[in-house]
Order: sequence, then C-alpha cells, then structure tokens
Amino acid sequence: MVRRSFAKVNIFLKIAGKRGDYHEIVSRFAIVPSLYDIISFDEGIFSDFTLVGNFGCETKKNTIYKAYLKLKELSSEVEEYFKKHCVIVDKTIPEFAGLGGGSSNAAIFMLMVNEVCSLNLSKDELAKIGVQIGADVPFFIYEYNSANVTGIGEIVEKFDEEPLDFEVITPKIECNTGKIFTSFRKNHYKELDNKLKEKLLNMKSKDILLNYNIYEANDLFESSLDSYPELNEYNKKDWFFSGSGSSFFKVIDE
Ligand SMILES: C[C@@](CO)(OP(=O)(O)O)[C@H](O)COP(=O)(O)OP(=O)(O)OC[C@H]1O[C@@H](n2ccc(N)nc2=O)[C@H](O)[C@@H]1O
Ligand SMILES: Nc1ncnc2c1ncn2[C@@H]1O[C@H](COP(=O)(O)OP(=O)(O)O)[C@@H](O)[C@H]1O
Repeated sequence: MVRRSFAKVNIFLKIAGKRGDYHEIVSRFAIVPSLYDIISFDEGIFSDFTLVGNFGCETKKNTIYKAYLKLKELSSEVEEYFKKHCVIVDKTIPEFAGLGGGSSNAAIFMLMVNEVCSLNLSKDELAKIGVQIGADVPFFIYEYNSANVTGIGEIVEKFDEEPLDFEVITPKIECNTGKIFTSFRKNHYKELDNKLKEKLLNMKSKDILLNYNIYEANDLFESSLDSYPELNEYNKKDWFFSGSGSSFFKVIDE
C-alpha cells in the first residue's frame, strides 16, 4: 500500500485564547498539493516495528511510531501486520518547517493501518487518537483540501473553495514552536475578536491573502521574529508565514 502525505500551510493563524499552557487557535489549513512525502508498507519479516526514512529523529520519537503504539493497543492485528511489513517514508517535506510534516505522516499512517488491518475506525475516532500525537494530526485525518481548524486543532470543518497550490520556501532556521508560543504569550498576547473571527472563517483563502498582511494573517510571525530575527530577510510582498515557521509561502496563480 502506498499513500501521499501532504504538507499544509496556515493561510491564517489567530490565537483565540488560553487552555492551560496551550493556546486555542482559529486557523485556515490548506494542503500543498505539490509538496508531499510518500509512505509505503513493504513486505518482509521483522522482529520489531521497522521505519525506514530520512528523519531528524530516532524511531522512538517519530510521530509514525507514536501512532503505531496507539493503534496496536486497539487490535493485535496491528502488531502482527508489522511483523510482516515495514514502513518506508520517502521524505520530502522539510522538518521544523511549520508545514505539519510529522503530523501529516502520523495521520496518513493511521488511515493506512485502519484499512490494511480492517480496524473500521471512523475519521472522528482516528482524529481523537491523532490529536494526542500532535495538534495538526486531525486536519490530515479528514483529508480536506481546505479547512477551518479551531480548539487546539481538534475541531476541523471543511472549507469549500477551489484547491490552491503554493510556492514554499523553508529557510534553514529551526523554529521551536514552544519558544514562539511562549514569546507570544509574554510579549504579544491578544485574543481574536469575534467579528474578525467570523469574517476570516468565511473568507476564501485567496481573498484573505489579498486583504491581510503577513503580521495580520499569522499572530505567531511577530513572536517568531523575537527569537529568529533572520526570518525577516524572507518577509517579502505576497509571502506569508506558515504555523510557527520557518516556512514562507505564496499562492501560485494559475
Ligand atoms: C503551530 C501549529 C499550527 O499549525 O503548528 P506548526 O505548523 O507550527 O507545527 C500547531 O498548532 C502546533 O501544534 P503541535 O505540533 O502539536 O505543537 P508542538 O510542537 O507539539 O508544541 C510545542 C509547544 O508549543 C506550545 N503550543 C503548541 C500548540 C498550541 N496550540 N499551543 C501551544 O501553546 C506548547 O507549549 C507546546 O508544548
Ligand atoms: N514523521 C516525521 N516527519 C517529520 N518530523 C518528525 C516526524 N516524526 C517526528 N518528527 C519530529 O518532529 C519535529 C518537526 O515536526 P514537523 O511536523 O516536521 O514540523 P512542523 O510541525 O514545524 O511542520 C522534529 O523534531 C522532527 O524530528
């Protein structure tokens, strides 16, 4: 079995409030159709869960492995299956990029296992498990091109619009998401007002990028500059900042 695991960008990302030491977000997520990893299950004999790919972390820390541990608790089929198959990931999505690479991999892996091991879990059930691995996992479980994502990332509502494609650049700057949220909370905290929230949630992504600048579109950009001022070198007209970075993106006009 082979599946594409797409990257995402945050068309806008606004902070709506605090939930413990986490932050509630209001965001539009959009898939990047031209940027994806390829995940495949290959046959063989394996004593342990085997994950092959060019990752920046050891298997135990990999989001795919974390998803495996969650699913194997649900059915002995899963452990059996991965004694006769390994997971191969052809990695293209840059890491630490604000592109959700790890979350996307975990979600697509879960959808694949749900199928090959006939777990018959619904997308809602998979999303409830996925959000424990990463806030962005639910978005990728639902497989929408575009969606409004709220809560911590667990509420995903399909947004109907023509699919967009994006040019993405990822400066070699490892943006630490926690550090950026901490700086936001300390130095830039403001909560999204309801009027603007409703407006953004109902606007097409293209219109949002035509009417708001990089700071207005992503509440985390200013706090990212606090820790990584070199990001400002990429702050150019028509370019926007994805998630907690370091990627910038621009709509590709057909
Ligand atoms: C910010 C977003 C937007 O899409 O992603 P990226 O695209 O940059 O990864 C996500 O909300 C990233 O969610 P997730 O991937 O789970 O964040 P993690 O790296 O696990 O979070 C690291 C730390 O960031 C802070 N954090 C994260 C998410 C959130 N909604 N509020 C937070 O305050 C927490 O302190 C957390 O411990
Ligand atoms: N399958 C995976 N793909 C990418 N990064 C992963 C994966 N599993 C764990 N990670 C780790 O997650 C962190 C970056 O996650 P990633 O989702 O690529 O970044 P971002 O959420 O900023 O787009 C890095 O520490 C990376 O080593």
